[in-house]
Formats: sequence, structure tokens, C-alpha cells
Amino acid sequence: MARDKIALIGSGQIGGTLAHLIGLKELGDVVMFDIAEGVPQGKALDIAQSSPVDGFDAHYTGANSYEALDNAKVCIVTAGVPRKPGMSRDDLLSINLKVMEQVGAGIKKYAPDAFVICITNPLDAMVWALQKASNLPAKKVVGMAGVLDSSRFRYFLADEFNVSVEDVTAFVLGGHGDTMVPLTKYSTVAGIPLPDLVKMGWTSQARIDEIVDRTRNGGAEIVNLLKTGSAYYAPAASAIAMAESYLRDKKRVLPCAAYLNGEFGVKDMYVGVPVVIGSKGVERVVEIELTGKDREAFDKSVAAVQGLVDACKKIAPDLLGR
Ligand SMILES: NC(=O)c1ccc[n+]([C@@H]2O[C@H](COP(=O)([O-])OP(=O)(O)OC[C@H]3O[C@@H](n4cnc5c(N)ncnc54)[C@H](O)[C@@H]3O)[C@@H](O)[C@H]2O)c1
Ligand SMILES: O=C(O)C[C@H](O)C(=O)O
Repeated sequence: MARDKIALIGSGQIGGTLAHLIGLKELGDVVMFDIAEGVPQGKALDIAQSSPVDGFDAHYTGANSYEALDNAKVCIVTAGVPRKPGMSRDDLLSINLKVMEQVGAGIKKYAPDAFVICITNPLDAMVWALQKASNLPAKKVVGMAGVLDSSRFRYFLADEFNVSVEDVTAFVLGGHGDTMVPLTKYSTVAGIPLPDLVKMGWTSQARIDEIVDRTRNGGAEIVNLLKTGSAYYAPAASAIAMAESYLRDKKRVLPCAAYLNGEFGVKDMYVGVPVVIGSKGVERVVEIELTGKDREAFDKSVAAVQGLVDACKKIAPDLLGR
């Protein structure tokens, strides 16, 4: 059986980590693409040379031309610029919007049947622009952020409760920015929701509030430590979980930036919500009930994303005509 072709558009820190994980998990053959000459070729060759040691079979190529995307089953987009200390993700909007226009055109021409996962920031606006620029069906274009934010939340909670990360579930919804919404009501240890764990006296509300805050600032915490760029191991692992669910039709329920057409009261926008990912792409938006403070926080987050989408429409009005 032929192996699936996975195209990585952007071969920087996340692109390289994605390429390595795809090999280790034997998810398919990898094409690494970048505008930097030699970088995708060098990384592809380096990772291919690790395959005999780790015992995986995958074919790796590097390219600087969009033709290399031909017939890709999955495209993962990290092309663009990461932030540095002192910047917000939103500061990347105009520079990365231009990149999304180029990448969208390349995908439209060479990989129109692909499942596309966007990672480039500011995520919710960039995945919106990428879908418009590529004109692929909205259920085949999705943004990665919620899996990462939820994984951070899970990790901090497991540490707080001194339990295995495997027994902690969490959902972080909304936009991937300062307004993201970690949902305590839908986050659990062994199925017990966080508010009940507070009532049981296992932790305090003040500690939960601190962990929620740390989760919201999880990206900035790493940017401030690295100084030259942003997180890449956990972001790559998160996108791989999404790609694997699609390729293996696992139908995992994952928080992703998905196109909303009325769900959660939101129209023509990408925002982080729980979705089922299977071989058809986004197969269902799981419309959980949001009430009280959670609803307020979600609406505030949606409004922040709307502001960024409006800015994209102003900078690139022709995106809407595609
Ligand atoms: N969604 C998330 O949760 C999340 C998490 C981490 C990082 N990010 C974002 O992902 C993006 C990539 O991060 P990174 O750490 O891999 O950055 P990086 O700088 O290491 O890699 C980006 C790569 O994109 C390439 N590139 C730039 N313009 C291009 C173009 N027009 N066409 C093709 N390639 C182009 C660069 O040459 C570089 O190799 C950033 O925007 C970052 O903010 C998002
Ligand atoms: O924080 C960033 O700029 C990168 C990414 O969005 C993250 O959350 O790690």
C-alpha cells in the first residue's frame, strides 16, 4: 500500500519537529517546503538519516517550489514568522497574512484535496485567511491551538494534583490569544470536574485560578525563556494528534479552530471549539453548552478574533472574492 504524502509548508522549528514525529509514528512520506533554500532539503536529509537508527520507513524530500505539494493528503502550515519577547501574536498579522495568501494559492493549485492544518499565528485569523485563499472546503481546513492550550492546562493540573497526565482531561476554547477560555467545568481528573475537586478540598479555587492564568500565558512564558522564537515541541505534537485522527479516521474529539457557520452563535469565523476529526475532515462541531462567566469569556474571545479578521479583510479585501 502506498504511503500517504504529508506536506509541511514551513520547515523551521515546528516544521522540523513535525517531520521527525511523522517518521517516528510512521504516518507517511514527508515533503518539507520552505522559501529558505537548503533548509527543507537539509532537514529532510538529516531526519531520513535517523530512520535506520530508529527503524522507521518514510521517504523525505525538501523543496522550494510548490509543485512538491502535488497530491499531498495532509498539509501542515507553519510558514511565517514567530513572535519575540514583548510582542503579541497579533503583531504578526500583516506579515503572516501575506504568507497565508501565497501558501493558500499553492495549496489550491497543487493539493486541493488535502486536509490542511494551520499553525501560523495569529492562529484564528490566519486559518480564516488560509481557507479563503485556498478556497478548500471549510471542513478540510482547520487551525491548531486548542490541543496545545488544553495540553498545557492538563500538564499544569496533573502537576498540581500529583497525578498522571493521562487521567487529566481539559478543554480550552475560544481564540488562541490572551482571551482564550480554559473551561474548568469541562476539565477533569479521572472524570471529576475541577469545581468538584475544589469542593472536595483537593485544591483551592485560588490555585485553579493561578493555573488558568498560567495556561493563558503559556505561549508567552516560553517566548520569554527562549528569547529568539516560540514553542515548538508541544505545538508539533498537537498538530500530529490532529493529522493522525484524520489519516487513521480515529474520530477524536479535539479542541480546534474550526469554521463556524452559526454554531455557538458565530458566523463566518474560525474559533476554537470541540470538533470530531475523521477521514472527512471536521465531521462535527460539538456544541457544548456555555453559560454564565464561560459564555461571557467565550463571547469576548470571539470579539477579539472578529477584530483580527476585520483587519485581514481591510488589508486583503480580495480574499473575500475567492
Ligand atoms: N497555533 C499555535 O498554537 C502555535 C504554536 C507555536 C507557534 N505558532 C506559530 O507558528 C509559526 C511558525 O513557528 P516556528 O517556530 O516554526 O517558526 P520558524 O521561524 O522556526 O519557522 C517558520 C518558517 O517559515 C518559513 N517561511 C517564512 N515565510 C515563508 C513563505 N512565504 N513561504 C514558505 N515558508 C516561509 C521560514 O523560512 C521559516 O523556516 C509562527 O507564526 C508561530 O507564531 C503557532
Ligand atoms: O506564543 C506564541 O507566540 C506561540 C504559540 O502561539 C504558543 O502558544 O506557544
